[in-house]
Amino acid sequence: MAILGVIADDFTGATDIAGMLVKGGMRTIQTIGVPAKGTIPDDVDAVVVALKTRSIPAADAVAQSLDALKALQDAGCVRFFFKYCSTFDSTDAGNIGPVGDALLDALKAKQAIYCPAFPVNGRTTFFGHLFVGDLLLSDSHMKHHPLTPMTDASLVRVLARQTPHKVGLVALKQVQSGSAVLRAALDRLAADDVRHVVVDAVADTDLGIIGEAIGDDVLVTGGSGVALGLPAAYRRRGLLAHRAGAGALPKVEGACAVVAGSCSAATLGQIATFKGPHLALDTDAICRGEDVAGKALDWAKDKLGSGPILLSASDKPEKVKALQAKYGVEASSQAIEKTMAGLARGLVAAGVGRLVVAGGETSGAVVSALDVTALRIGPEIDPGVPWTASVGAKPILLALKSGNFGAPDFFTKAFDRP
Ligand SMILES: Nc1ncnc2c1ncn2[C@@H]1O[C@H](COP(=O)(O)OP(=O)(O)OP(=O)(O)O)[C@@H](O)[C@H]1O
Ligand SMILES: O=C(O)[C@@H](O)C(=O)CO
Repeated sequence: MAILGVIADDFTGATDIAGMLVKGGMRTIQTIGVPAKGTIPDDVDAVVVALKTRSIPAADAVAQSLDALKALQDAGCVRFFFKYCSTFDSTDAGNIGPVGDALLDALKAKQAIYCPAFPVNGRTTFFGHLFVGDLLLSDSHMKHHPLTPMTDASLVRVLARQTPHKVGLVALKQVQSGSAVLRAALDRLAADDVRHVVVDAVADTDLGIIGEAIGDDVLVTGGSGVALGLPAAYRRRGLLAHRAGAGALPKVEGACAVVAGSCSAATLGQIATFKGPHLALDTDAICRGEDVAGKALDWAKDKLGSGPILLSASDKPEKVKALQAKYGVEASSQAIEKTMAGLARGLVAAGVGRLVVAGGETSGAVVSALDVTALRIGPEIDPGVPWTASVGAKPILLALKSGNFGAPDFFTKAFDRP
């Protein structure tokens, strides 16, 4: 029976935390949207509900998150986690504060921590300030994000603009003094009605300390990093058994392909590094409404079976801006997502059994087109990106890669793994 229920605000973020839980020995399933009653299998320790609530109006994000909470409670979960981006993607209108408040109210809990740190991927927090690599969040690429530009690195300030309740901080020195000191600091803040607490972390050892300190908290919020310490903390509390082979996936035959719709610097680097057959799609023709997917599938069919192939819409920022100026942001991204979804469907029909998808929105479109309702989580390819298997009669293996994650050779090495 599942003990931990995770509510994730996007698809690739959901697989990111699911992979972290599997690494900690928790058998984990990810559902695409809120699962219907009675659909969660008994042989899992964690359920991650993948929502798409990061950039929608706060009231809708709250409503969907509460629906997910109810489904997770019905599935037997006793601990809950609200997963958002390791770069704290949100605006002054939400959605991190409003969803955090709503979950605390629903769970009748007094306090939650906020910890987006994910050191292995360069996200650290110090005195409540979020760093991306060696840059403050507000100096990083995130200042230009089209939907959630992050122009303030102080998470205490950012969160305070999203909630009417008190926001506090536990700084690194107290974290590194150990879980008992950290717990005492959190309790002191709770006694002072500080409901939301940003907690610093710069290394995995800090995340282990945090996990132990919050092992009894009914709600935890953060990036996937802070989930690193939770399985051990739950085991120490007798909530979770020791397991071997938590990330076992079914063996899937079939050809290998990558579809990339992310235009992030990391994805552009991975495309440049890829050595196999590559088709760069004509995105202007896609926006003009031409059947680009059909032609691309004809190209792909000849090449399937002798190593991975790559089909990409991705382009450099100037080119993306130009296309958006010509056709509109919404219309161009929708047209491209629809094409990538059609491509993925066609590739699977043509015999692809292992598919890497780059980009969160792109992954959402692909997973819907493939009628996937749930994913079993398997071994990690690179930090934040595990292989997954679709649940159903004819499973396929999917790796949903967050735009910013993965080493330059990701698109090749992914297929060496499962
Ligand atoms: N050449 C292009 N020009 C304009 N838009 C594009 C182009 N290629 C892809 N897109 C669109 O850009 C968006 C990329 O978003 P997506 O979430 O897939 O990637 P990301 O933002 O890098 O990933 P993540 O959300 O995981 O960080 C999609 O809507 C996609 O259709
Ligand atoms: O936390 C992250 O950076 C990722 O899991 C993510 O949320 C990608 O959108």
